[in-house]
Amino acid sequence: MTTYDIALIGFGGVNRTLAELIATRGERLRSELGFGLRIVAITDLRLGSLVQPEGVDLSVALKLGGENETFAAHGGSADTNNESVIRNCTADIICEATFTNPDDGEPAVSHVRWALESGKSVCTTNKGPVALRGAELSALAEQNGVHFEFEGAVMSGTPVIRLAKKMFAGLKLNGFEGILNGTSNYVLGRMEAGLDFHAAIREAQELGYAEANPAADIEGYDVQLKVLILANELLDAGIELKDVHRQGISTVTPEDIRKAAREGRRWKLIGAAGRNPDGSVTAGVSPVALPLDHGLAGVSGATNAVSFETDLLGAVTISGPGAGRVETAYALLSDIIAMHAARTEVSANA
Ligand SMILES: NC(=O)C1=CN([C@@H]2O[C@H](COP(=O)(O)OP(=O)(O)OC[C@H]3O[C@@H](n4cnc5c(N)ncnc54)[C@H](O)[C@@H]3O)[C@@H](O)[C@H]2O)C=CC1
Ligand SMILES: N[C@@H](CC=O)C(=O)O
Repeated sequence: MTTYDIALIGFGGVNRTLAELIATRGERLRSELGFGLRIVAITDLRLGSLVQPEGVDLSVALKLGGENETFAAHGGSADTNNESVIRNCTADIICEATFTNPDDGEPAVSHVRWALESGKSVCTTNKGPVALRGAELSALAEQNGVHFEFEGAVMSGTPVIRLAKKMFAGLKLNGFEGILNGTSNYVLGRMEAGLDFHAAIREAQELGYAEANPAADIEGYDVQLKVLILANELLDAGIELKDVHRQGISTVTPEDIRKAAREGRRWKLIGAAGRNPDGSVTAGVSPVALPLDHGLAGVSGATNAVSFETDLLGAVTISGPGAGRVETAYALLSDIIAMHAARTEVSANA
């Protein structure tokens, strides 16, 4: 039976949860999916790096995280050594889950590039490399005969990108609109329930929904990246970040929320893209006070939903978790499952 060796780049909420899933469900995955997973390297800004080709002892690694604790005391190093670990470790697959940088995607773009150049497949939940360098990195993966998967970059573990690519084949997609950020949707809901804006953000942070800098959620940068990913991956829009107009929810006041409620409306942060008659695509993110009978008005908490406008089916809506450690770790697992399925198909056809 195949065992995939995995390196985790970033050992925060998402990759730690993936490690826990591998530790607790490894045997079940092996029997149900026909492959095993073994973690052979971990790097993290705070913990440093640990490379153990025979398999990292997860019972030790998962306990680390106290102040000043690093891998140096456990056979590793206090430095991340990302380039050397990524290029030289024995992993087949690199799971990249470091901070999303909405400006240029770095250093995650380099992490992905080093992995693909050294013949390793990559799965990532990091929106930066996918939104800002997706086409280039996908081409690099193809050149090197490896995979670049990123289902978790949009709507965490809820299948959207692969599902739409496979199941909408034969349909023409004319656009989409959706709630694509769990934190801002959670915050708007908590404010509607009377909670203070900053207290609501703190709750979203504690629940593992928010970005390292929650301004990315609140000011719409996160949705801007997700709209860019969906527009380029699914509408073949060929647009750049500057083409996606961005406005977040920081301008929505408690009075705006109360007024909307009196008028039978509810504020939502909406990301959307639509094809114009000349084939070009217009895209943006902004807060909108939706009427309560709108399909997206009832989407609450960290749940996300995206409604695709298709030529033959009309609107098709996908809804599910948009954030959360377990939900996003599952996205990485689903990427690995997709890579295994592709590999199995290739060997069956050989
Ligand atoms: N938490 C969620 O619900 C979702 C998160 N994502 C994305 O997944 C990624 C990870 O998210 P979380 O685990 O929640 O974040 P987190 O902040 O809990 O963990 C990120 C980890 O990466 C480490 N890190 C940062 N820069 C690094 C570097 N250069 N080298 C090595 N390690 C580095 C940090 O020390 C931290 O431990 C982010 O890009 C986020 O945008 C995507 C979908 C949902
Ligand atoms: N911070 C993001 C996490 C997923 O991308 C969100 O709240 O949606």
